[in-house]
Amino acid sequence: MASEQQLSAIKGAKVLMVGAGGIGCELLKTLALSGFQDIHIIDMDTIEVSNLNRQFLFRQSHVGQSKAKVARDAVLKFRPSISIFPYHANVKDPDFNVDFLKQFSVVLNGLDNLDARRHVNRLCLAAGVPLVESGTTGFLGQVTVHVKGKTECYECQPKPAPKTYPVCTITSTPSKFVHCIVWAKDLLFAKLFGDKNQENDLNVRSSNASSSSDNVEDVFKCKKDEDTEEYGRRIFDHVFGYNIEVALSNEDTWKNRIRPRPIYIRDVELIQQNGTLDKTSASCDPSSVSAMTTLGLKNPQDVWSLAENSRVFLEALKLFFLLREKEIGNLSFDKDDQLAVEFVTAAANIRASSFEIPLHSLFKAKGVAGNIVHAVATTNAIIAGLVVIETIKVLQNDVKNYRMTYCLEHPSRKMLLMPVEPFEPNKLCYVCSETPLSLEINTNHSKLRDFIEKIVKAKLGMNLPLIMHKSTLLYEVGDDLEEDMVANYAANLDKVLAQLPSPVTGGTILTVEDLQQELTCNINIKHREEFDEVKEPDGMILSGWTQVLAEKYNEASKENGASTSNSSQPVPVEAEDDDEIQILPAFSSAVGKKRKSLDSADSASSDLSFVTDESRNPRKAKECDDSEAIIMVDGNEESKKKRVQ
Ligand SMILES: Nc1ncnc2c1ncn2[C@@H]1O[C@H](COP(=O)(O)OP(=O)(O)OP(=O)(O)O)[C@@H](O)[C@H]1O
Ligand SMILES: [Zn+2]
Repeated sequence: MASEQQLSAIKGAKVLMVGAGGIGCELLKTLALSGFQDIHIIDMDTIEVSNLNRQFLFRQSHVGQSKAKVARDAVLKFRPSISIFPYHANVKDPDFNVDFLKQFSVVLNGLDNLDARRHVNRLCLAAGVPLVESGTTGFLGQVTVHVKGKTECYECQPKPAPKTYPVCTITSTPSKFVHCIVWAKDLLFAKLFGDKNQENDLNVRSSNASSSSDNVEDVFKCKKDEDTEEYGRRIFDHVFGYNIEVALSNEDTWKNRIRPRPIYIRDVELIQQNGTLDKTSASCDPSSVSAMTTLGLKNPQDVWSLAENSRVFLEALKLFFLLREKEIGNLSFDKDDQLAVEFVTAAANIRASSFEIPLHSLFKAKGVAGNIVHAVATTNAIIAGLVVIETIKVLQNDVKNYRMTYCLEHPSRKMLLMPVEPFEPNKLCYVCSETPLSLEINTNHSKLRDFIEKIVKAKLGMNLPLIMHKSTLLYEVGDDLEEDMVANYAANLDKVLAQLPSPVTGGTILTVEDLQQELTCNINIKHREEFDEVKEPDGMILSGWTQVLAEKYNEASKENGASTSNSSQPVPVEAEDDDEIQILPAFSSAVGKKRKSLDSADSASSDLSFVTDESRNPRKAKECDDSEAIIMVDGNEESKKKRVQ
């Protein structure tokens, strides 16, 4: 029961919730039942069938409608007198600027990606509004409190980059099922059904035109008068047969590896289907088209044989061309798109079969492709409850009682919920402490465009960047720019740094600013001639605050006698981005002694290696491994030459 004081803080609060998904639904309900009366919700999504098992404010009839609006309506049914204002929008929209945020007492995040979280963190810092951040992954979860100047911000501890795979592993030498999934999803699916202009590492030459670069024929194009069945077989033979033969011709690659087996459609025993596509399926909703249904494959947990995978591959490809033709050219893989999942599962399994990698069921493949750690409704409920508890403390400015709380899968010291004291702000954080960063880059080779894409957007998470050297503006975006400025900036994008109107060379300090996030950052440029293409594929290295963290980590580990081995494992939190699982470092181990465990049963130890010990839980460790972010990085030139798929 809330005290009088708490009730008055609750009643006077104006709360912004970002995200009305798994955590968000629970949170909105708990806020309403706890007495909150003025709640705004931003969510950009519409409701999907797959949300219904845990996002209990939604019903089948709501599928396709705005999450924020339906969540509002559902809660108003049992708390009609409170005010809930929904926005069906992306929190990164310019409307949600710092001034917009200033009207709120506190912001509560129930998001599922790093990008949006970083953006909200910056808005909150600029607006001076406290942020309660939360995330769950399966049985694990955490709630953290971020108050400017009092506790660390969401970005005080750099998040490790998502797991990447060298392109050559994906295109030429896969050794794990996840490599086959990445190939099927990011290369083959993208090539066949996505934007044709996108760069793609799949070789586009046909066998007939293999040696003549002038006569490159796009084998992935459906020829005039070619029926989809024929087309599918041709693609099959090209990617699983011909390309593997070409790969095999490079003997060096296979000296220490198992040689893959080319698979042609004629080698696969295909059971003829009778009338796979009838009129009923042709007239049904394209989004519910399924190769499994037309082929009579019922159980998504079954591991299909090579022949079954081949049938699903051909059938799914055919269904895309016959029933979803309009979408072709614009599709990107979506784990909620049944036909896409079927296609990717089948393609990954056929490739796995070539490389003697164990095959997997559609259920498992979907998990790997969509980086799914299956959500647990109870974890979301617990975390939402903890968010409300921290929110009430924030509203009362009860700083000394703020806690960041981890929800564990297995009791540690008889506890499933681990509250720990929050950190102070990291003085070296470029987001909340404005510490300058350093960038090693070849200023004679790297273009401004690369710098913006790889550093300013990808690493610094800026949305609408402005780049300045001394008093010269080198780049900015905005609707109100003069035409000649737009042309100047466009021209600058293709110039190497040293040839910009105000040349950027070793020793230059560049100022990078995001006007929406109200964040400014200075970057010391260090010219470097060469980069290792495998280890440093971006051709530029950003350092400063990340390095400091690594040093701190080592120091703290030594002081605590903590091992840096797997025994002190990170806490996996929220599935970041639709395509990424981020594994955060154990906050505790990064700063060792500073953060105290509040576990009364055993408070002697300040080493928080208890947080998660994955070695005790092989199933979970494996799930996380399978769900690693799947992003490719370019390999070296040598491997590029050998690339054949
Ligand atoms: N930039 C953003 N702006 C607004 N809402 C966002 C943004 N990014 C993510 N969200 C919302 O955050 C919510 C996160 O909820 P949750 O983690 O349960 O994901 P989900 O998409 O509902 O479910 P799942 O990914 O498991 O299918 C989603 O409803 C999503 O729309
Ligand atoms: Zn910070």
